[in-house]
Amino acid sequence: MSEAPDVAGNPYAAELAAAKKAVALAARLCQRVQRSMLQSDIQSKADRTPVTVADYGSQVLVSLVLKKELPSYSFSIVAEEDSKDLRKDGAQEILEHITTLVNETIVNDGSYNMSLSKEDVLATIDGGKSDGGPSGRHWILDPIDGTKGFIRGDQYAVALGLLDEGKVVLGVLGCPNLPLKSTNKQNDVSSGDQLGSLFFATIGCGAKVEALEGSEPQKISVCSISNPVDASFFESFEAAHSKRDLTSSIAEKLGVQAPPVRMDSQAKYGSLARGDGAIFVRIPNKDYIETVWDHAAGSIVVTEAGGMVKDASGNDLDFSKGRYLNRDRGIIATNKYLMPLVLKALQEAIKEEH
Ligand SMILES: Nc1ncnc2c1ncn2[C@@H]1O[C@H](COP(=O)(O)O)[C@@H](OP(=O)(O)O)[C@H]1O
Ligand SMILES: [Mg+2]
Ligand SMILES: [Mg+2]
Ligand SMILES: [Mg+2]
Repeated sequence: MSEAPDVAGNPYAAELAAAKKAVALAARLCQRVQRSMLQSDIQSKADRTPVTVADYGSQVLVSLVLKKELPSYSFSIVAEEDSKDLRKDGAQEILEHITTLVNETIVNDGSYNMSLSKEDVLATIDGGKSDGGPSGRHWILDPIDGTKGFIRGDQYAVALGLLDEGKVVLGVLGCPNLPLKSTNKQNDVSSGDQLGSLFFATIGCGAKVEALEGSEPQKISVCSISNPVDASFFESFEAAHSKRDLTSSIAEKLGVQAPPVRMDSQAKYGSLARGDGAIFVRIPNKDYIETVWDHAAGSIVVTEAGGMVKDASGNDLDFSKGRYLNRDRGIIATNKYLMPLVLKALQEAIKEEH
């Protein structure tokens, strides 16, 4: 099934339809694994196994769907996971589990008549080894972003972007645990309590959201707050991922009153893009280098919703340097009114850091 372009003249309409289908299918596998993890109470004594199963399964499904839907493409994908651990002694059972999950998800969906062997699964995972870079087209995939949130039963995202000649031109964010209903009344597209939001954007065509299970897409935009006193902050749920003392120092400098909203994954970018909150700040430890798949999809959803995403120097994020994001430490996403103020506060906070 291929969708008609939803925006007249969208040069990436075919890629967008394929990417949405890929993310939605992968999200279904993740939902199934997350539900069974919770039921059997693996959550409290989790080793990495069930997470790894869903991460790998999602990566396989996204790659498969993209290849099936865009057969004439020269296929390149920069994806987080590789098969090294699955090829080790003792990993047979996990590999078997992933293969079963992938095949069952394909059968339940009914779009494709195929069945993968364990070797196919390994080879498909390793297809994600591309280095991306400044020329040609490369998909960028985080099969589960917010793995820790996923284990906890909280937020996570399947995040897929497309890089074309060094620029992110398309992004799809599947957020299975994020309500479709926005907390911002102006952007409220749903009256019910439906769970699961699919955000998507292509360059120059705006950002939209629809139900993960499918619904009429709705255009979204970032909030128009210009006074930081009225703004709210998003930050990582995991304290180790972003320095909270710096975020609170920035909030204080700006006079932000509301406590920070802590959320895992690029669901933060999606929420910000529809105006659920005004500012997302991420300042990892000094020695941490960001990867492209943690920001590609989320950043284009925000910029196409009228927002801005910058590094600590006020530069755009550069996704053309390979698997890592070549950037000054710190990422800010917010609207055009607040960006200069947040940038200044962040630079001051980093200077004062000891
Ligand atoms: N010490 C650290 N500092 C900053 N980011 C980290 C980190 N350890 C892991 N991460 C990244 O933070 C991502 C989750 O982002 P968030 O903090 O917004 O939930 C993880 O994505 P994965 O879950 O895909 O591995 C991982 O890439
Ligand atoms: Mg990630
Ligand atoms: Mg991940
Ligand atoms: Mg990871």
